[in-house]
Amino acid sequence: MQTVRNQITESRPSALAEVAAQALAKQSSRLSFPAELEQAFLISHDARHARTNRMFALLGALFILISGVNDFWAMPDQAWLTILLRAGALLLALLAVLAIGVRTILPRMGALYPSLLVLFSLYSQAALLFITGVAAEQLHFTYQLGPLLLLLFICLLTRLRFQITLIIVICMWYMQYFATSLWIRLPAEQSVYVMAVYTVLSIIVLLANYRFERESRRVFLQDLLLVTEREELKAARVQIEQLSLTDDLTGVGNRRHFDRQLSHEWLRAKRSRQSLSLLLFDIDAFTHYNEQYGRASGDRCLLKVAETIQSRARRQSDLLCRYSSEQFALLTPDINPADALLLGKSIVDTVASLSLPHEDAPKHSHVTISAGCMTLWPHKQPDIKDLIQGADRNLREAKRAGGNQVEATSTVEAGH
Ligand SMILES: Nc1nc2c(ncn2[C@@H]2O[C@H](COP(=O)(O)OP(=O)(O)OP(=O)(O)O)[C@@H](O)[C@H]2O)c(=O)[nH]1
Repeated sequence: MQTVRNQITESRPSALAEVAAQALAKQSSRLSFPAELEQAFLISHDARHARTNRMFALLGALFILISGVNDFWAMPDQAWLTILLRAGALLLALLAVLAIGVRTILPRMGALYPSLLVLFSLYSQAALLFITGVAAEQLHFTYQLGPLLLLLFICLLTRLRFQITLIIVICMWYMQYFATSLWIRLPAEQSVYVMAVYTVLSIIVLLANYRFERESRRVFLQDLLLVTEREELKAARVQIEQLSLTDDLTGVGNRRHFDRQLSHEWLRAKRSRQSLSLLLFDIDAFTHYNEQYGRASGDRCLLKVAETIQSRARRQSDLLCRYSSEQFALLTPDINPADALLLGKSIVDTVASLSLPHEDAPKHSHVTISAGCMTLWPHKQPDIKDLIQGADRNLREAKRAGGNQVEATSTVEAGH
């Protein structure tokens, strides 16, 4: 049974959006949100930057490998060893690229990609420092550029989260420090110079990475609120539309809904060459009822009658609407005239059996209703008005015959 009210969905503002609004208002300098929001942010952040991270990781590894051409000139004896070391970086980058590529089908493997990028950075740093140590002394300066470029590249181009970047930068700084003091034999003042440059650059990339993540979090919150607002607006529009089709008193469809559905069902029945029945119900001597029991009781009586009709019209395709202030219309497709009449009778009898007191009723001392039923086959019938006029005529006939009964006709009986 279609009713309008039960289609209305309760729309509550998303709890996540509320937390997002609070976080946005706070403008905290901390790079964390409450747990549920943080989870959503991490997923969206990783997904957003996965493509660029994949591309830059691969480009970086290729650069490390290709720049190994130097090694043949700087350390011909160990060139193949160093190329092998450089190829290790490419392998780790490829693993990270693979993890990013399969993250939608294998989420567990996909979740490994930030760790693989960390591994790639630390391994590449170790390899580059080792190669710098074995390089000919006059080439130290050129080789020192490698770790610096790696630092810039991993912290600024690939958008790893600040927490991860911090770990990478600290580890890389220590590796640089130990390699500079123990492995790469540089004059003392050059070591200080190298470490000073490395430290300044580390601080710069950390600050930049921090700002990137803060901005990324702000954009995430704004997007989330925008999406939620859009969804709420959509839900409100649907709710308003549905309320505009509902009768306030009884909760069934109103006349507007009936008119829309009638033409819709008419065309559908026409297409599928099925019948369409309309039953019109009216409370007998309702004016007297109102006069004797008051309008509020009259309203309760209308509600009871609507509930009773609805409880008898159980098919999914049945549609009950308040047709006019004191009449109800039941539209029921694909039912034969005899069954439509039986349905009307069972509704009329059920209302009578409620024994709602109506002492001023001309015939009975309880509330009764009358019904007019019309069944048509729209593919044989040119005019939709015949359905309404037929049901209305039969309703008046039932009233004339004393009420508490159903009068029904169909095109078959009418000789069409
Ligand atoms: N309580 C109440 N009464 C209503 C409402 N809408 C219409 N009515 C009353 O319904 C009565 C009209 O009912 P009708 O069915 O036309 O007339 P009737 O008195 O029932 O006469 P018959 O139909 O011939 O039996 C009027 O008294 C209206 O005031 C409503 O929303 N609430």
